[in-house]
Amino acid sequence: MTDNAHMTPDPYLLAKDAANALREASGIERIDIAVTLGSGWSGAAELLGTELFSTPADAIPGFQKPSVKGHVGTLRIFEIPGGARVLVLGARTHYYEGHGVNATVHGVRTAAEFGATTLVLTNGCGGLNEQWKPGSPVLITDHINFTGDSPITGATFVDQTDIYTPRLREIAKSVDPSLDEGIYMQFRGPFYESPAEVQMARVLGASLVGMSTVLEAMAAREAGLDVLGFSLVTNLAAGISPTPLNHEEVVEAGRAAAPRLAKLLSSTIHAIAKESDR
Ligand SMILES: O=P(O)(O)O[C@@H]1C[C@H](O)[C@@H](CO)O1
Ligand SMILES: Nc1nc2[nH]cnc2c(=O)[nH]1
Repeated sequence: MTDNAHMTPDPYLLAKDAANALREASGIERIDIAVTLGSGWSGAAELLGTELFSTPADAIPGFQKPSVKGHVGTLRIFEIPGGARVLVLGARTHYYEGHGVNATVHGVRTAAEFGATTLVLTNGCGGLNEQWKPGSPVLITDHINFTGDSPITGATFVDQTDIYTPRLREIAKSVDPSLDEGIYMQFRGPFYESPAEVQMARVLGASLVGMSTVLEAMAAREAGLDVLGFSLVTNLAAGISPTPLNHEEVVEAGRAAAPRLAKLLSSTIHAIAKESDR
């Protein structure tokens, strides 16, 4: 007889538990859109609309306390103009924190179980395009998974064509026509890339290098969610930047860009909700 107490819980059942715990605690039956706030993006929540509910993330099954500066530790539900409900996942678990790939995508799976049909992912990352000064938001058009891991296992073959939904990217560009687009490459982290790895990323077609987002987008696609991804270029990537990298610079760039990012993200989420009302 195996001792189940030592078995790791099924991640899909844990997401169901988390969604049910959120329903219980909030009294809200379902949400429409989920958004993950990466470095620099936390200011958007306040502009979304009326906060209906907030809880420390680790009060909900499967969520950890965030351990990265620049990340808050709460799960919040807002009602936005038009009545749509938005779950703000303010407690990202990064792959490099060592809790495993399922913990990294738990928020996405929970949002899907809680009724979301759209996921908006945001992050702070390094830029390979010298025109993108620190503080520049960039729309993600596609990604490269350089983590060597996957949230999807078994004979479940998931297509990744248009994983960053073209319709949602059009809406974002209608909100801010000046938005550039880029391909985001997720490294395992917590190391920043060596200059040689940045050049490799460029050869492989990436223009953004980060430590999140890709595994989350893959889990979202497996769950059938539409996905929109925004990067904030917080620094020029190693070797392109004239100075060594550090997380304080990432957080500072996020703080400086926060007002513009908050407006962009909240307006885009409002526009997505409006478009799906039609
Ligand atoms: O959650 P994101 O991807 O915005 O966090 C960025 C990437 C690393 O976690 C950290 C490195 O500075 O900030
Ligand atoms: N991997 C990676 N993540 C980042 N997050 C913020 N800046 C960077 C960067 O240059 N590389």
